[in-house]
Amino acid sequence: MPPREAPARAGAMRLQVRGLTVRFGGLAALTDVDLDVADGQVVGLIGPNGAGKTTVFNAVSGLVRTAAGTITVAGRPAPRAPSGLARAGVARTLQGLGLFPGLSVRENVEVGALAAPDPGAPDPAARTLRALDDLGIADRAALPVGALPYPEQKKVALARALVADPRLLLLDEPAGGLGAADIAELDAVVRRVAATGCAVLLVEHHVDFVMGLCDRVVVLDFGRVIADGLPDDVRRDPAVTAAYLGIEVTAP
Ligand SMILES: Nc1ncnc2c1ncn2[C@@H]1O[C@H](COP(=O)(O)OP(=O)(O)OP(=O)(O)O)[C@@H](O)[C@H]1O
Repeated sequence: MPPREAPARAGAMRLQVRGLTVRFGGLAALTDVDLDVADGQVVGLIGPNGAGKTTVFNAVSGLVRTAAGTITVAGRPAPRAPSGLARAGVARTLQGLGLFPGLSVRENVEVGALAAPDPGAPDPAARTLRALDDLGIADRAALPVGALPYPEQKKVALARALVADPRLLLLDEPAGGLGAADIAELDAVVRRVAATGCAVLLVEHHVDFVMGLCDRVVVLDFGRVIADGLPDDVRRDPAVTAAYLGIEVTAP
């Protein structure tokens, strides 16, 4: 895949994080984190285990109390309640999928459609079918989601986020557990979503996927931003290589 070109129009700032600090008791999970994602941009958030990546997502989603800093979505303070976030156009996927195994594929995705009612949009059932179709799993709609192979369950989780037509999409390890063909498909889906103007922030351990897809990459280590820039510059940053201690972050 070629690197993504910059969006044709410089997108407005969708997510802006400034000075974000989160503590769990005596542990500083995040310290003074700054992060920007513009409309149409794909930003990767990487870092070793425990660096604070998921905590950033949880702070943006109102799931953890922040000790300091500001989080704005489209220039306004990020809503803290799920309904407010949905109205602000924020959707996320979870590391653990978070699907309801007893419900059908269609019902799982409809949960996302109902969470973000938009009077101008088609009804939830139609939106659900469109989202499943976009990801090539419309023929799975009636099956219990637990009966699907893992890569298809990941597509269902993604469809549940996309069905709300988000303006800010938070993807938590979307490539985790996927093989090369599924990752290539995922890469194409994320590019397509960003091309509609949606801002995408993705947490991922699969460094090659991140470097190939993202417009910018932010690296966290021990809760602090140690690099923020173009993928090629981040790859070459000695602080990043040191943080990964032996994990290959350079181009093959
Ligand atoms: N609810 C919590 N209570 C206490 N400590 C927490 C909590 N959530 C996260 N932490 C701690 O905060 C730090 C950052 O965790 P976080 O899950 O954000 O890291 P991460 O970069 O997403 O890691 P991974 O790549 O392993 O998912 C870790 O030290 C973790 O143990």
